[in-house]
Amino acid sequence: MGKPPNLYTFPDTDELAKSLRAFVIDAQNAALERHNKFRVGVSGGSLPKTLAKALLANPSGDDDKVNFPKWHIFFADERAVPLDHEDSNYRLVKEELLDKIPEEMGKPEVYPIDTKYMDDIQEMADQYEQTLVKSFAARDSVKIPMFDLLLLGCGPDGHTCSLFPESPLLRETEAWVLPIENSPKPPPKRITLSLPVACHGIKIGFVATGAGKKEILRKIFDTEEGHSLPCGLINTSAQERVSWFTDFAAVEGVQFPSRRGSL
Ligand SMILES: O=C(O)[C@H](O)[C@@H](O)[C@H](O)[C@H](O)COP(=O)(O)O
Repeated sequence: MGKPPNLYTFPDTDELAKSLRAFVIDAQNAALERHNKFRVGVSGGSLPKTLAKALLANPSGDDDKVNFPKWHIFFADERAVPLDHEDSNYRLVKEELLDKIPEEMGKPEVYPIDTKYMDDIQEMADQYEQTLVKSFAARDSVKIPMFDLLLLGCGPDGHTCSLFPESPLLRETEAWVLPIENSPKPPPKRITLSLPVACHGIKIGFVATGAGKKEILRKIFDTEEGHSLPCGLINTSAQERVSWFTDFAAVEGVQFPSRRGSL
């Protein structure tokens, strides 16, 4: 038995962002040492904004530097819409983070979906999988890609990426990227990393803030039923490789032990 996931909680998103930064930079530095690049998967929702708050702050020393030119940013899930559409996760990450990176920090490499496949979501997912294959070496030598870091959100129903509770997609064991035609959360057409890829991240950070998350966090952390929700499945599978960054409002009433204030 490994150790359980880490549940961190902070008074507000400013404090949360400071610790999220430390977590991301640790993952970055470890990845740079391992293979001189940092492969990150990010979700949409509220995450990009909090991430920008974390990453665009001034470094406190040499060990605290964000090395954007070494970053390779992939999408943990994406909506099948044009890249400038208001529902696009790419657009969200671009507006919240990429466009705000000062020139002197350098730019990350970013891997958006290929919108030419808008009418064929299966093809879009396959093409995105090929994008991963290219970055993670040939498919036959890498069974499941290991992101250096996955930064995910948690929906009010316990979904993460675009893996929704009780979806047959949760049973996928082979594919890395999956198509969704009828997402319960709009827009309906999306692609998402599969559960095995989501569970395989070397580090996995969830960010969940606000009172709107307390019911679902209680369920995920404190009930048997919560273990079968997508976020719970990642907790169970990846254990201490998972860290949750929450605010006090989101963990109100959660019994599972949380660490307050710092990593
Ligand atoms: O594109 C999406 O729909 C997201 O990737 C989704 O998985 C999101 O992360 C959660 O719904 C949490 O969103 P919030 O952080 O906004 O609650």
